[in-house]
Amino acid sequence: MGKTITEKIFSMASGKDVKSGEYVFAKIDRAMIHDITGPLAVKAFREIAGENGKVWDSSKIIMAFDHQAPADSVVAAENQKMLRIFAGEQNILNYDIKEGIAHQIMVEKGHVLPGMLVVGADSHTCMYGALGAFSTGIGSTDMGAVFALGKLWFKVPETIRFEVNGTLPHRVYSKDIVLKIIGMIGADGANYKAAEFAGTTIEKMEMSQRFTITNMAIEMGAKTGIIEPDAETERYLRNIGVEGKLEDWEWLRSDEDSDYFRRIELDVSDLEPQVALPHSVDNVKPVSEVEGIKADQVFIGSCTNGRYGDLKIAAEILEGEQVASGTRLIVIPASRSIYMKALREGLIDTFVDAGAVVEFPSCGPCMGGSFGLIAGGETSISTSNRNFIGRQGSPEGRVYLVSPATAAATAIYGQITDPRKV
Ligand SMILES: CC(C)[C@H](C(=O)O)[C@@H](O)C(=O)O
Ligand code: SF4
Repeated sequence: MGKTITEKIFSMASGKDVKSGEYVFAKIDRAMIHDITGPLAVKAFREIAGENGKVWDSSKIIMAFDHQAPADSVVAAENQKMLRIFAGEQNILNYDIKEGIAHQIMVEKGHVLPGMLVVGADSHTCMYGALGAFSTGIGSTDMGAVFALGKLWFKVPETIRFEVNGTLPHRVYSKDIVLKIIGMIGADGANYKAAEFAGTTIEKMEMSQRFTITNMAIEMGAKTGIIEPDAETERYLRNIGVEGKLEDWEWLRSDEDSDYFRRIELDVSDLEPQVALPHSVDNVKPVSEVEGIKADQVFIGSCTNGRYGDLKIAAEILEGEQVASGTRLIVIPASRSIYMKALREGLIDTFVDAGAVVEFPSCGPCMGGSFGLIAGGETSISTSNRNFIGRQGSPEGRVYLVSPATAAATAIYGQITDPRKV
């Protein structure tokens, strides 16, 4: 019986031949913390290693402030101050407030390579699996242990393989695919599994769109989203400046005769744009069934859909148009480099001309922890990944999850709109 890419990565990281279901003590290649989970991780680390303890390998830890950044309260400012001091003492790379969302930084600054085992103190760490790594979110206490030891216990997950085939119709994107899948299998449909995405649609998809799919693996309970590395992976890594010979990277793929927990096929040739309705990510309907719902606020951004390709799709629809009166549009590039490219290419002009508010790279309203909150009775049509009660502000608010194209079309008409019609 062959091995999945997940089993192969855990075999490498634990130094022994392992199969799904086995417990391993595995070496960690990279660890990420941000402004919300970092303080607790540092506290846990100090409890384990003592006040003067040193982290196992400072070159493998990455820090960034994105959730409440720049600091929006004195508490946030104090936490960030403490983290800055910790990073300085331990010689940890801290991107601070200036580079944007930690997840985007991890994948655009070359911190994640195929075959790595990566952990982050944030649930959407599963996104980096699009680069052929095994990457997963862990709690702050576990992160404290990783800082001390560079290792962590795992149960090697079984794999569900999603075979996605067919050519996506006009204005239907990877966000619509992942929403469709979550709607099909449910918010707990892939609990503790590796969600492996393959098939001709994924093969033809560029990395920016792939990240959207693996980002949302956690929304079906998966331990990670993962895509076998291919020519697009190499193109992407070269493009962001990753050097080195291909043969030196761990270019792992699942064997044909792998022992999958389940295989699920999806043909996307006739897929409609999808919408996740309040208040759960698996409450998914095609846009045609929810058109006309009023949009008080539209948010285009987040680690799910704040990349350049997403902004470009939205800008093409918003070009020369105006945001409907009675609707607010907030656009947030996921990182500084995306922001600068969007500035250079005129996308920011398009958004501001249309009446959007463009904010600095950060999580923004995604989690309702910082700015851009919605009031009771208001609706947010959002390109992010969660629509739980109170997620973007008032518990009486309602959040609908959509693609950047659906969000842009919605902003123009002030109500949920099928982007194929504009
Ligand atoms: C704050 C953090 C712990 C949280 C997560 O882990 O995902 C946040 O990023 C989110 O999207 O809900
Ligand atoms: S953008 Fe949203 S989902 Fe992503 S890390 Fe920030 S709060 Fe979490």
